Amino acid sequence: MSINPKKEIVISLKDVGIQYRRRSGIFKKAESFTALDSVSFDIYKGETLGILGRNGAGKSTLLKVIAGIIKPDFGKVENYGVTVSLLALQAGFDSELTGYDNAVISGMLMGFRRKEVEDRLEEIKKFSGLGEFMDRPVKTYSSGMRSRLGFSVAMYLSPDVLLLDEILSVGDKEFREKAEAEMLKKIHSEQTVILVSHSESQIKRLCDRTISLN
Ligand SMILES: Nc1ncnc2c1ncn2[C@@H]1O[C@H](COP(=O)(O)OP(=O)(O)OP(=O)(O)O)[C@@H](O)[C@H]1O
Repeated sequence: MSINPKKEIVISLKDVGIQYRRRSGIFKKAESFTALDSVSFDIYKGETLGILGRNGAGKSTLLKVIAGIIKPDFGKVENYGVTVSLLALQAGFDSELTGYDNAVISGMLMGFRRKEVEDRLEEIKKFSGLGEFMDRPVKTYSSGMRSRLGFSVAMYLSPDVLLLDEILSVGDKEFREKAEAEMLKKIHSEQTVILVSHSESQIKRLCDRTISLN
């Protein structure tokens, strides 16, 4: 683990670049495509940072780099000893397993002990509003239900840095309002949150600081 140069910085990105290999057809040669180009910024403990950018600007890629899921091709990401977890709609759950089992696995992947996760399962069930669906495989869930499960797990089993990829833009209005209210509580706590959203107004409402990717 590196020594933290300034106490409040938890993660630091320096000139981070990501290139994907892409093919425009099966007989075409793969070409490299720059998804992120020389991105530098620091993430501070306890802040709620919003990331804005048009479609394809590299927002999801940026979150994956911060989470350590993909390694930068250029530059570096320094993590000063914090746990990070990425919550995205497409990722994370095993669709054959139940909501309960997925909640337990997600929590354990974040570093919680099984008992700690189990102690919070009732709260997760209650907040998600999934009721009996918690006993059913996630493949039977709608995308809104998946997001409710993901959001509820993340709220009750928080890592040091929580990355949310468009998670507040799906689901029904009632749940979105409840989720936003819960987010506001996190904003006033020690939790560090990074939020990607297409909605500029949502970012302005919830975040202390915004970074735009172009
Ligand atoms: N695994 C991959 N292989 C090749 N290209 C990719 C891969 N993942 C993303 N890309 C491309 O990289 C660019 C950035 O993608 P990314 O998903 O990070 O953007 P985004 O800002 O999150 O987009 P959106 O707002 O549409 O979700 C896009 O042009 C995308 O097509």
